[in-house]
Amino acid sequence: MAEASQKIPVTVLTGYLGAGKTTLLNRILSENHGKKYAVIVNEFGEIGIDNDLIIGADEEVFEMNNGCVCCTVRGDLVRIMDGLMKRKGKFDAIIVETTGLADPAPVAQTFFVDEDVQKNARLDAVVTVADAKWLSDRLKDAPEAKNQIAFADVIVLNKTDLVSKPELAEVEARIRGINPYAKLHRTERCQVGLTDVLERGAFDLDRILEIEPDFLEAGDDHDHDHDHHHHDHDHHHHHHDHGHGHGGLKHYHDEDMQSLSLRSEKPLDPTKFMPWLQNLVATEGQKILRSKGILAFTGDDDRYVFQGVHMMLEGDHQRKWKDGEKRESRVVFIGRELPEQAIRDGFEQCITT
Ligand SMILES: Nc1nc2c(ncn2[C@@H]2O[C@H](COP(=O)(O)OP(=O)(O)OP(=O)(O)O)[C@@H](O)[C@H]2O)c(=O)[nH]1
Repeated sequence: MAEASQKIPVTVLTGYLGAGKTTLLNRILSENHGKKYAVIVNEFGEIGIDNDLIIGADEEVFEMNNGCVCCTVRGDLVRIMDGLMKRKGKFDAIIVETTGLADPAPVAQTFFVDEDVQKNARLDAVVTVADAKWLSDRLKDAPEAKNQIAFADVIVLNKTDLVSKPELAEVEARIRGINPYAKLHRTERCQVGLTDVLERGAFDLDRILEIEPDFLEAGDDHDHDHDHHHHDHDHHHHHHDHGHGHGGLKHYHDEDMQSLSLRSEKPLDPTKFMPWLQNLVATEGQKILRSKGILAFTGDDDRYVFQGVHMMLEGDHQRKWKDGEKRESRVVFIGRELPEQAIRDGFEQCITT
């Protein structure tokens, strides 16, 4: 929709303590991109430390202050966004850095929930910076680190200089076990193209279509293939196959976090699908961290896209289906203890017969 593209894109930047969020932000702000970004920094109980670290004269930094995540984040963010929107036209994009915030959900949800914010801004992508050296440990002992990976549309796997190639492949496989959909970039000092992290558009929804279906279905039996896979590692250092899925990676299934993808080549019935989806996230939203989809509805020439964070959903017609484009619906859920069979059955019921 034309309207959607006029909304200011918002990037939510997350990642565990010390992973490199500030480093990435500084890169973004100091690069000669000719754009003007507003940066919103979340500071929990700290006073302005991160602010001092962020360079770039052209950018304006707004701080959100203190308090309990659920109650204050939205209020603070809505207030800041309101202020920003009064100066609409002065910014090309907004970046929210969630320093010290374990869970990006309340930040992301603000863009679905608050009507005024929604009118003017759209969540562009959740970008998670991961520490190649420490992530594997944090995945074991810090549920929030795992959540941040699960939420991500783009993962910047940083500090590659601190690990060996096999260690890097290992941590990448762990990440893929949690979130096979995110676009992943391996970096040192967050050296990543800005267009790779900013203005990704529609939560990188199209990427759902790129995923090789058997990636998800691949069972543990892939694990015996270690040796074969290890020969492939060099692939990953050409940096040409980023985002192309799993070539050369070991398969892990994270015990705690699962992802589920559904697809249909037959159109969906919107009068069935939307109520089903709303009911699903209303009842299972605690477990469902992220959901997103591209939908082909019966008798509808437009692609419909939706995205969700826990029980909050946002959806809209995106654009016309192109001539010759396969009108396929794809939906993805990432979460804990997903009621897989019930979700599959429910989805089937929404297919127009
Ligand atoms: N060796 C190495 N160090 C890095 C790399 N990227 C960042 N660092 C260092 O890691 C430390 C933490 O980086 P920050 O960018 O401050 O990380 P952060 O995620 O913003 O940290 P918090 O705001 O405390 O959560 C800094 O000392 C960086 O210089 C990297 O690729 N390799």
